[in-house]
Amino acid sequence: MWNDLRAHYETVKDRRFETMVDADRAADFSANLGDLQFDYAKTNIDSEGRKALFALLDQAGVGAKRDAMFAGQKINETEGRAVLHTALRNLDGDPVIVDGVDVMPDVLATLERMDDFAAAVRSGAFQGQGGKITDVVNIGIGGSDLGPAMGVLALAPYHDGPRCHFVSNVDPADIAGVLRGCDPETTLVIVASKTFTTIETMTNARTAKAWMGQSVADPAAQFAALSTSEQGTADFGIAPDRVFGFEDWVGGRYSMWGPIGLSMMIAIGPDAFRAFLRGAQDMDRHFQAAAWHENLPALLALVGIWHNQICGHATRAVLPYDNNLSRLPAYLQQLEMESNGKGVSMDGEDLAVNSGPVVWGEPGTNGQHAFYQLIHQGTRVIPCEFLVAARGHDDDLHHQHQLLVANCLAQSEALMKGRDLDEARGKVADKFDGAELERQAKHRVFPGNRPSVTIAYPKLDPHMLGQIIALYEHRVFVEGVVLGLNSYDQWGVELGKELATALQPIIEGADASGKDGSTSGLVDFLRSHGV
Ligand SMILES: O=P(O)(O)OC[C@H]1O[C@](O)(CO)[C@@H](O)[C@@H]1O
Repeated sequence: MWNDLRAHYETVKDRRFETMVDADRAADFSANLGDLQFDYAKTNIDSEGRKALFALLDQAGVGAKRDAMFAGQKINETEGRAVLHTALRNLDGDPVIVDGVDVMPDVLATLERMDDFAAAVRSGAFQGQGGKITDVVNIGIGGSDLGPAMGVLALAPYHDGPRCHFVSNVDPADIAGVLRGCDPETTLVIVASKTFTTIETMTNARTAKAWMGQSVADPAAQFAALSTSEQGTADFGIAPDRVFGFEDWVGGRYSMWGPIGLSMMIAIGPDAFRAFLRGAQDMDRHFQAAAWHENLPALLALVGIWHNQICGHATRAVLPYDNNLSRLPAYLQQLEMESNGKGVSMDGEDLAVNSGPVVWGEPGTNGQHAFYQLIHQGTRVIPCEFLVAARGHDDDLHHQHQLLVANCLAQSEALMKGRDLDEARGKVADKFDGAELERQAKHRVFPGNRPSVTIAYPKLDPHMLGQIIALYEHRVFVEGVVLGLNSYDQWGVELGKELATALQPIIEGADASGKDGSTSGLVDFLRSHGV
C-alpha cells in the first residue's frame, strides 16, 4: 500500500497542480462541517492518490479503532488505559462504559462543580482574603498549560472574567514576572497537574504558596487544584471542595475540555465554555458518522500523511491568519508531536514509515515578514496549513480584516502558482539587461507548485474553537492508527526528566566527574559563573 502510494507520487510530483485547480476540483477537494470549510485543492493529490489514501484508512482499521476509542476500550495499550477525552464533551450524557462503569455521571457532576466554582469566582461569591478575585494564575505545564493558555487567548473577545495568567516554566523568571503583577489578596492560584508530581509545576506551586503566605493568613484557601491525584492535592493542603478531579483516561494534551479548562471557564464563563464543548462534540459526531471523503479529521490526516510519509516533507507550517490563534502552533506541537513522534509501532516493532511531522508556525501576516522567504524560495518544500476567519471581532475595523484575508489567500495562491523566469524577467527588464538581467531575474523566480490547505470559518467563537481543536485531535488519532503507533503515551519525555533529577545535586555542588566531558565541562563553566 505504501509502495503503491509512493509509486503514484512519482507520476504526479512534477505535474503543475495549478493547472488542475478549476471549480470542479475546488468542490471535489474540499469538505465541510456546517460552516467550517476545509480546502485541499491546492495540493498534488489527485483522485487516484486520494483513493489509495482512503485504502490506507481501511487497511489500518481506522473506523473500528475510532469506534473502540469512543466506546471506552483501552486503546492506549502501553499504559493499559482508555482514551476518553471525548467523554468530557459528551454533554448529552450518553453512557460511556469503562471497566463496566458508566463514567458520564461523574464527568457531568464535575462539570457542574466547575460551573458553580467559575460562576462564584466571576461574581465575587468566592472571594480572596482581600476581596473579589482580580487575577487567576494557572500553574501547569504541557497539556496542563498549553490548552487553557491557547484557549484563553483564542477567545479573548469573550473574556469577561478576571485576568488570567499562565505559569509553566521552572525558570523562576516565569513565575516571578507573573506574581509581580498580581495582588496576593485577590489572586486565585490554580495548580493544574494530572499527576501532581511534575517537578516544574510543584516547584512553581510551592513558590506561589510562599508568596501568598507572606500576605494572607490562609494561602491554601486561595488555591484550587485540577488533578487525578486526590492524595497529592490533599498533601498540598487544598480543600477537596476546590479540587476538580478527572481520570487517567484523559491524556494531558487532550485535557482542556475538563477540569484543566477551569481557567478558561473562569475567563469566558460557564455558558461560553459549554459552547466550546458543544463545538467539539459536533466534531466528534461528524468524525464518527461522516464517510471518509467528507470526514474532516480523516481528510486532514491523509493530506498530512501524503505530504510527510509519501512526498517526504518533514515539517508542516501552521499559519493562522487569526491573531488570537497565535498559541495554536505551540498547542499543536504538543498535541501532534508528543502523540505521533514515535519510532516504534504499537506491537513494539520499528516503525515502517516516518513518524509524524515537525509542526511549527506563527500567525499571518507576521510570518510573512520573517520565514515565508524560505517557504517560497527555500530548497525544501514545506506544506502550509492556513486558518482564516471571514470576520474578526472588531466590526469597525472590518476593512483591516479584509486586508488580512487577502494576504492569506494571496499566500496560498503564490505558493501554488509561483513565478517563472519569463515573468521574473518582465519584472526587472526596465532596470537591467544582458547577463545582469538574467542574474537579477533568477533571484525573483518562485518555483510554485508548493502545497497548502486552508481551514476557513465565519468567526472564531467558542463553538468554532471547539470544532477546530477536536478536528486536530481526531486528525492525530487517524494519523497514529495509519502509522500503527500509540498516540497516547509519551515515553520519550522520561529520560530527560530522570537525568535532570540526577544532575540537580551536581549543579548544587556535588562531584561531576562521573559525567561525560562535555557535560562536566559545562558544569565547570556554569559553576565558575555562579550557578
Ligand atoms: O499534568 P501533569 O501531570 O503535570 O503533566 C504535564 C505534562 O507532562 C507530560 O507528561 C510530559 O512531560 C505531558 O504529557 C503532560 O501534559
